[in-house]
Amino acid sequence: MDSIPVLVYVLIAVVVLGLLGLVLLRGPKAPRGGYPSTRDADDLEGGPAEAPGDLEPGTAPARPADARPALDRPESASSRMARLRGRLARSNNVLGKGLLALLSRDRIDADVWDEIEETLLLADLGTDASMELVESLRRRVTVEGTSDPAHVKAMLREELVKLVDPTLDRSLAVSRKGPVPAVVLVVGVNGVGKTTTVGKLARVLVAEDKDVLLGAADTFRAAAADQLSTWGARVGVPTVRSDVEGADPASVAYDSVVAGIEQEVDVVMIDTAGRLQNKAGLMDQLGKIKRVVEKAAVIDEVLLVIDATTGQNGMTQARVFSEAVDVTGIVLTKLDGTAKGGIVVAIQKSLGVPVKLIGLGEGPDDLAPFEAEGFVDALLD
Ligand SMILES: Nc1nc2c(ncn2[C@@H]2O[C@H](COP(=O)(O)OP(=O)(O)OP(=O)(O)O)[C@@H](O)[C@H]2O)c(=O)[nH]1
Repeated sequence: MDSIPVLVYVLIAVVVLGLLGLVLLRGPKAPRGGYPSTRDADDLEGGPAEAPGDLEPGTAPARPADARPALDRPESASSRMARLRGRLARSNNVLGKGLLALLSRDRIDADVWDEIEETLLLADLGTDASMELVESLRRRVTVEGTSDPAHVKAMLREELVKLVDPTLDRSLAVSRKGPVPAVVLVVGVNGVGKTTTVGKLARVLVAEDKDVLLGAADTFRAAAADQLSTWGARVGVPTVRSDVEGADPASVAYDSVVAGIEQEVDVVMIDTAGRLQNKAGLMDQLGKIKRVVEKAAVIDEVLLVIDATTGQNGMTQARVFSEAVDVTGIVLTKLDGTAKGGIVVAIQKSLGVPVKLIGLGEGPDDLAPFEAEGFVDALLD
């Protein structure tokens, strides 16, 4: 009779030992979805045969070591600033040159001031800022009574810098908070350059030695996820994406943040789709992404991407987005293709949010941190 409970104990012990053995033999738990645990070029050299790239649950990519593409070495922020300043000057210094020519006339009468205001409006500076600038310049020209070109240029520079506002905090919130990565959400209407910006910004962060993970929550356009993972793969940054076209962007965004936490990356950057017909739809979608993501981590930065060539349209979009979600920074793209750099001032004034980055071309490193004085100097070059 007594032998029955003993048999039960022996059976339980065998099952427990068996399970323990299984766990030990499998080694450490694989990251959720088979995400690779390496990113850096250095890691890859001697590391496991996994290459970063598209990450779908259960599909750890296995590629022979010699077939791994060489990683790009992205340009540092300081070097890109110096290179891109020339490009900014080429497209936008007509504004500065025009103003300097007008201000250097022997006699600056009411007609000249009207012309100055018109020049500012044509550069998309906006009505309020244009009037403000004309007012302060007029006052200074009267008081200081000078037509010396160097003095006029210095005055104009000071007034423009004041308008662009060097006191705004333009830093990006891209530092880990304990065990949780910084989360950056990138929003904007379609075609403004969101995906490109996420790709370029990943390179800026990699150049700063940060571990980055991308989330392809633009599920509207299948090619967007391909485009994003191509950007990421070039610098060894993994991308979380869904295979299903039109999948729920909020769930891809959530998976990305969870993967970022598990892989202990510094920054998770989420690309979103901007194709929504109305404000209610936009609010619903962005609101849902925010709610769902914030179950895993706080969103530190919401970057609104605006195409600088779209003028008033861009301003209207900016307002709609800022009502749908708390925008923390503006990325102004395509400043290389327009002489309307004044939109920097107009957008900041209208939204009360700083321009943090500017896009100055289609090249991978053609994105630079925005800096008020450098921007004005490029206008006046
Ligand atoms: N000249 C120039 N072109 C840019 C810049 N930024 C992006 N582009 C181009 O703009 C086009 C659209 O960029 P995408 O990144 O696909 O735009 P998107 O907002 O993600 O578009 P959807 O995915 O359709 O919503 C591409 O051809 C980019 O190369 C820039 O700063 N300058």
